[in-house]
Amino acid sequence: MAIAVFGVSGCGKTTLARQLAEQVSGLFLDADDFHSALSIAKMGGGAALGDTDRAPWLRALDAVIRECADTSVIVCSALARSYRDVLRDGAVVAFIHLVVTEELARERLAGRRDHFFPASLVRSQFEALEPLEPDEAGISLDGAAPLAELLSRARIYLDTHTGHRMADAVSDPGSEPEPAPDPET
Ligand SMILES: Nc1ncnc2c1ncn2[C@@H]1O[C@H](COP(=O)(O)OP(=O)(O)OP(=O)(O)O)[C@@H](O)[C@H]1O
Ligand SMILES: O=C(O)[C@H](O)[C@@H](O)[C@H](O)[C@H](O)CO
Repeated sequence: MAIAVFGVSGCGKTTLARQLAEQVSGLFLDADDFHSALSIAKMGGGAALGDTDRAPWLRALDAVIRECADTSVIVCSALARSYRDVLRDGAVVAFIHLVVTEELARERLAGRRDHFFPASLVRSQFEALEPLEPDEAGISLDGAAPLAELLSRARIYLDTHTGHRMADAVSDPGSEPEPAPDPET
């Protein structure tokens, strides 16, 4: 069983997922570790991945999390609904979307060193992004908020929707995700 933190590059998903995994004593998994060398080289060279690049990657990721005996917290871009569907059919029971403006994503990536993903690809991430739909189990959080607040909101959501320590979590298709925060407010 897994929780996925998703969103565009620079939204802060790795930062939140690491802390969350620690707090719930879960296994931390980074989807970037499952990209092929070809995909990493493609992004590093300034070209965005497409559906064809991402399909085998999502299937591989799904296979790994299905095999995990423990609760895992995965960090994955999972930008499109169809990408999340692949993971949801397997072990992912809730998706946490960190919503940021393009400006903030760009700003954060510009300040980051030693990472293969260039800030020039931020636009393509927003072009591919599809926010959570009402029937998807999960929550949208304002990625500009401080980490402590994000952690607290994520924990409250997980505790109320997936059960204590997510031990007996089940997908709750009846619950609607909170609306994405308006970055202007
Ligand atoms: N809530 C936050 N407030 C302020 N800065 C943050 C927050 N979350 C992350 N950051 C900073 O933003 C940058 C990007 O964060 P992070 O690597 O977690 O994003 P990401 O979504 O995982 O990106 P990628 O998909 O490219 O790996 C880092 O320098 C991180 O320290
Ligand atoms: O679907 C994708 O385009 C990729 O997963 C990217 O999002 C990057 O790998 C990631 O953001 C860098 O960490």
